[in-house]
Amino acid sequence: MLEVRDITKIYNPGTLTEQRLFEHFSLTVEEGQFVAIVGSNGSGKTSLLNIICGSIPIEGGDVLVGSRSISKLKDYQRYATMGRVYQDPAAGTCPNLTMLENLSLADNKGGSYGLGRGVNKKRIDFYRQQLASLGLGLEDKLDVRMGALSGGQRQAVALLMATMTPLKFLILDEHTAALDPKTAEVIMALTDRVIREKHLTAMMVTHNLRYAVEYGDRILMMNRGRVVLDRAGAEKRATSMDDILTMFNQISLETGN
Ligand SMILES: Nc1ncnc2c1ncn2[C@@H]1O[C@H](COP(=O)(O)OP(=O)(O)OP(=O)(O)O)[C@@H](O)[C@H]1O
Repeated sequence: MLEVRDITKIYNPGTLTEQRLFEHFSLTVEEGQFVAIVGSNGSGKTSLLNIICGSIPIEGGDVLVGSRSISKLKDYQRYATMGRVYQDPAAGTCPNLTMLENLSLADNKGGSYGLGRGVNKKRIDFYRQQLASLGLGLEDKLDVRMGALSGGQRQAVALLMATMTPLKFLILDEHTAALDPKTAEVIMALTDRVIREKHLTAMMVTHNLRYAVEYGDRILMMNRGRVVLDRAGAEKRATSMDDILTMFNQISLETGN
């Protein structure tokens, strides 16, 4: 179980631009749950992911996995169980390295082995097989520079890289937003498959309400640092795209967002 407990997050504290985003914010996510997070611009979705990943400081509260706090862990310790895919296909991958080198680096996440010792040749067959499973014909492009791939291809490889080592959590921050609609569909279906096959607990921020309804086991709608809608289980399954859209518009009208 992932728990965000009693979080306070203040941007620019003590200044004219101070913004108290989260005050006593709590959230628990069950193991294996795929949580889709929606909400208007500035509602705090990315900040929440950043807090979970420890990439921004908090003024109060804790993030726990099981009953163990992960707030004070070093990045390499936290990322041993966590993978993240960003909106920008360039993030999380090295454009000047080949796909083989990128995969090799991801494969050795948390280990002492680096590029300095060369690419682990024994793993090449494994990488080919993993790339083939994406169904994008990338298995024959191991020597191609990452930067030469299309946005969708890069995002597929970024997903593979983020989930290559044994993981518990997958964090997806608008990871289909920069892709054309058809490629976004492919990446979304691929993401769902990876999450289910690897039994990951996933948190996905998306502006695509249909993806939230179609793929999430649970939908959270955020507004101004609060969860204003939380649906899981049978209640979620009974929620249609129209329901979510109506609620989204209603909340936006009520709060002037
Ligand atoms: N580094 C920062 N410094 C100051 N304020 C910030 C910073 N990051 C975010 N904020 C503010 O916190 C609020 C929430 O931002 P956040 O990016 O978490 O929202 P979001 O829901 O992910 O938005 P979007 O959908 O536009 O990506 C916004 O008002 C934003 O201006």
